[in-house]
Amino acid sequence: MSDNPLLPIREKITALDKNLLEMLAERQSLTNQVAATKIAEGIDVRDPKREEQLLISLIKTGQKFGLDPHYVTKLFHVIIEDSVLNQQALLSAKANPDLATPLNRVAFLGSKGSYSYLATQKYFSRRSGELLEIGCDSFAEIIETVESNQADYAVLPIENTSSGSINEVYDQLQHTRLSIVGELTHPVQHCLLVATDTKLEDIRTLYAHPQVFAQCSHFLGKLSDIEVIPADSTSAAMLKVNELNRPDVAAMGSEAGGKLYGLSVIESNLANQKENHSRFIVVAQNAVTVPLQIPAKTTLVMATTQAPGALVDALMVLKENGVNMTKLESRPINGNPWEEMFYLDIEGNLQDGKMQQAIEQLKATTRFCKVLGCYPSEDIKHTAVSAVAALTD
Ligand SMILES: C=C(O[C@@H]1C=C(C(=O)O)C=C[C@H]1O)C(=O)O
Repeated sequence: MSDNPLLPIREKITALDKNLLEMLAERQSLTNQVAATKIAEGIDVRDPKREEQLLISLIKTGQKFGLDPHYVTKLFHVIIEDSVLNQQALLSAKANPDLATPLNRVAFLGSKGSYSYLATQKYFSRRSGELLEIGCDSFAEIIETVESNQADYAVLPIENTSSGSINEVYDQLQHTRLSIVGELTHPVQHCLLVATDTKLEDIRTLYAHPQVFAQCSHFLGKLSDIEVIPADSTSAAMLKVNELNRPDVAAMGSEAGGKLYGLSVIESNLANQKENHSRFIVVAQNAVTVPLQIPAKTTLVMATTQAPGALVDALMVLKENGVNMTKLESRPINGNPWEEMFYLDIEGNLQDGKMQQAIEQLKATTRFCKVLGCYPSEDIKHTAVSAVAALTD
């Protein structure tokens, strides 16, 4: 049994991988030192010039070692993204010292294994303090749990690249007094998960959250003779399949989530869009201050008058103040048929004079306008290296 010829080589690989991790940890501690200097000197966290120079030099060195430039670029995009997000978290923590608590109580949809659970884990991994997970059955229950102070934060999915905006969450934001304090984007890779040895042809019942059905409509359209049953969350669907333990039932959810319920994957990549991502918002009782050195997003909700061109007038305010809107969403106003609430995501910091002026003018132009939150933007755009093409030629 010890004559596995791969063993000695694998031992060397394992040792090298451990070294890589040690070096990454050392890099992280250096970039944290950079963050401390940036705090002291008021320097912006992101430095695209430095990133570009670094990437070019790494690509050239990589080529000498026989490493593909695309591989090196992809690898360092991940490393730099992590470094930027860590630095942003450090600057945010410094600007909001009241938030440092030993325990973060977080409400989210479903339980262990749901996409919201995975997003919650990811977001709070950069924050200090332990995480207390509070799984809920609906978006209304999540909001209520934070409003009644049984949780400090809620993590809510707000939009998805395949199915668009999550209307139920927008509707909850219309009435809440909670503030948006953060955001994150998480890849969502739907799989078909089963509890026993089976195949696609034998499945007769599929359990999933309605959002998942919407995101996988092309795949579902190709199936016949299958009943789809909506579940409150992805984790509820996985639990159901685990309990039934039959070859004719399956759940739709992530591979990582399925593992927690002993489920295995028989089909993967089920979403309509190859790049399927969900954006989540984090909400809390109190607003946060976003340091000017990190990119910020501000979300507003407003209702215009019924006059012709009222929405255009409101949007002109943003244009005149040089403020960039990244998203506009409209939702009906409950009880006022044919009237709309508009939700706007704006690139900008509430502490910035130009933003303050734009919001004052919006308040004067619209029937109702409220800031739902100003928060660090975790939408990290990778630095493109124009030299990659030249280097690969
Ligand atoms: C670490 C720094 O902060 C950011 C992250 C970088 C990195 O991880 O290499 C490079 C430039 C900055 O966008 C830095 O400014 O040196």
